[in-house]
Amino acid sequence: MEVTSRAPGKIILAGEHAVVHGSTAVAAAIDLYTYVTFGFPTPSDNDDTLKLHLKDMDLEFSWPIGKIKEVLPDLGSLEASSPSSCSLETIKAITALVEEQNIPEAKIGLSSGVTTFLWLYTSIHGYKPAKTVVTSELPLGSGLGSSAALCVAFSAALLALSDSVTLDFSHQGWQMFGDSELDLVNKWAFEGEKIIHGKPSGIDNTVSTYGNMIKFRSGELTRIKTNMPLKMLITNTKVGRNTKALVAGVSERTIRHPEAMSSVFSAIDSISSELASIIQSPVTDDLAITEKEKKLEELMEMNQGLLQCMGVSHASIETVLRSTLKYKLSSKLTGAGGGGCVLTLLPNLLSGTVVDKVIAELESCGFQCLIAGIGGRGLEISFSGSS
Ligand SMILES: Nc1ncnc2c1ncn2[C@@H]1O[C@H](COP(=O)(O)OP(=O)(O)OP(=O)(O)O)[C@@H](O)[C@H]1O
Ligand SMILES: C[C@@](O)(CCO)CC(=O)[O-]
Ligand SMILES: [Mg+2]
Repeated sequence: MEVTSRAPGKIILAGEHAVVHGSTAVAAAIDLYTYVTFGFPTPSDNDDTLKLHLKDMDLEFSWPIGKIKEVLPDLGSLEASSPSSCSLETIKAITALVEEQNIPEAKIGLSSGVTTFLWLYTSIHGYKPAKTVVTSELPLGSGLGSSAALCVAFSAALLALSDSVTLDFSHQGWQMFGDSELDLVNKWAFEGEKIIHGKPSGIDNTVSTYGNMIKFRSGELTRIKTNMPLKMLITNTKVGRNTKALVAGVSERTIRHPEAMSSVFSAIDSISSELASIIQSPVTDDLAITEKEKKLEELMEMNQGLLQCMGVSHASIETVLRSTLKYKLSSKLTGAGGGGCVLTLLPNLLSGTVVDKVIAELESCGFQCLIAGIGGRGLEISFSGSS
């Protein structure tokens, strides 16, 4: 039997970075997914290796189980039902296993994802041969939560074939985990995110696990029910960046200027809370929607200004802001910034012609635009093959 999990990416409407320092942030799942297919070989396959295939990247890895046992002797006894953190020593040992696989220099950024896989796999299943295949609709390292979607999809697929969860294997098609299983997946995914991000707030894995739209503060989520149509243009500047380095940069700035940064974080907390209450308050007519959109646009602009203040904007992001402003549209970076993706609010009454013009202008700068469905499904799994 094989299991496939799919976990969505996300956009952050307000509060990225500040959320790492205890402020409120608002995030929504998007309908672009990372898929993980996982299964054990049958005895007749005579296979004693752990395999990982990153299909879109055209990379296949294989480790003899004996080697994993030798390098990571302490991981076989961990409990899948109680997630634990990966120690620095273990990360070092796993890094050696990953380095042996000689990932090409141009794809070396993937090694933290591979390290995370080895950690989650051995922590949940110990030393068993298995095969895992990953595909993704998300651009990697662009602010749309590819690392969290990967960690959630890995954790879910691995847990689905463990003794720690009870599932209906005969169910056809996609099914959801129950609440306690979702909590377990989310905890393991957070441990995985720590390996990729250093110091994540947990917002990305949480919104990928539970889906919809959430308000998040100090590890606590509140579900948000949208009461207005919300359409966002996502522009990928295609400028590569790394969330771990950007988060560390903001922390260093905070150490240098604690009081000023604390005011920035507190302003962002207010922006996120106001944005969440606007989205949730009932609307009666188009005029009310337009008024709300104006407020949201202003809040997005204010949030962008404060992100610039934290040092996480980028020339490419500023180009998107200028281009969209020509059409009186407001934008902000989403995710960790430093390049990556920018959100532009598309008001309800905006004509299709204007949207086409903005997209044409942004794409003529070499950027890539997409309009994703927001606030949709979280993690789901599907079983195939006989047991
Ligand atoms: N499909 C995947 N296959 C392998 N590794 C992946 C995959 N998706 C994400 N990763 C890992 O996650 C890293 C990107 O994570 P990073 O946190 O920097 O960006 P992001 O999650 O896309 O953006 P943000 O954190 O701002 O939302 C990649 O370099 C890689 O190590
Ligand atoms: C930059 C950040 O706030 C969001 C990345 O999507 C990091 C985090 O919260 O873990
Ligand atoms: Mg990430």
